[in-house]
Amino acid sequence: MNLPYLDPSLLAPPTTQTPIFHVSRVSKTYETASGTTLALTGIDLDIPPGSFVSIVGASGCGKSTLLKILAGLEDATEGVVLREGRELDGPSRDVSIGFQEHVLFPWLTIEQNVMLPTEIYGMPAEASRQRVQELLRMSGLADFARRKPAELSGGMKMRAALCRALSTDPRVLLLDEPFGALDALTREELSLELLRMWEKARKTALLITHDIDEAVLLSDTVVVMSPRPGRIVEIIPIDLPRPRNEETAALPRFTQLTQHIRKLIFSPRKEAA
Ligand SMILES: Nc1ncnc2c1ncn2[C@@H]1O[C@H](COP(=O)(O)OP(=O)(O)OP(=O)(O)O)[C@@H](O)[C@H]1O
Repeated sequence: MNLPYLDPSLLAPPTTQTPIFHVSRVSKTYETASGTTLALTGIDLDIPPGSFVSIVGASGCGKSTLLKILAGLEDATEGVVLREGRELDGPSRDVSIGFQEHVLFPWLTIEQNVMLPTEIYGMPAEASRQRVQELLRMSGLADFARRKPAELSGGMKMRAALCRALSTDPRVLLLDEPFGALDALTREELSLELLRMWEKARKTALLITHDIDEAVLLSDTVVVMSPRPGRIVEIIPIDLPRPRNEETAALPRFTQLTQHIRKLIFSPRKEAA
């Protein structure tokens, strides 16, 4: 029987203090023909509105699984996941996802690709077009709006994919290794660009990355995970001043934080930051 008075959304009405995501004792088990995988266990995490959170950890520690659960694309096997105080009920226009494989449709122009989510969600066309123009302008793609993806560099395609993720004006941006396929220079350039875009827009952002420096430079909080089964080793507040830029990486505190995270990943035990 469905008892509405037990609905967690009624126990936690949304307020400005309500986390964008509240994750409590979440575990995820995959059952496949080849066996059972405990991908996540005992995950507790609160993501405050407007914050930038990165998740780092060795391959297979369940980072993508956690992101898919937050996106409403996978169900947790156990535990509670609330978005702004309400139980998740699938994907939402308020939560955009950007993947490493940015999958721009090759037969559409950059502008059409970026507009697509606004059309899928039936958003007003003129306001969406203006927003898309502004996003393309902000990311230096205005002159390429009518080009096809094949005519753009890898970095430009990634920018277009970021614009597309922002086109519905989501409250949350989930990014799964968005710069993974790019060369080191483009990657650094784009992560600084993402930092500038985020500092302007202040969307809640959750980034999965293998790059510890990138995680520390961008984030308010870095979540370090360990594999088999995936669990959180430590949640590290990044107490570096904002706004941040290339020079932030030269601060002694930056090195201290990145070294601490490296130690946690390569020998996952408590280290004092
Ligand atoms: N759809 C699925 N079916 C079965 N097992 C899965 C599925 N998705 C993930 N897994 C398993 O769950 C575990 C966590 O995978 P996940 O992709 O979340 O890790 P990850 O930390 O994102 O890895 P990577 O950094 O390599 O992308 C792995 O052991 C993986 O094999």
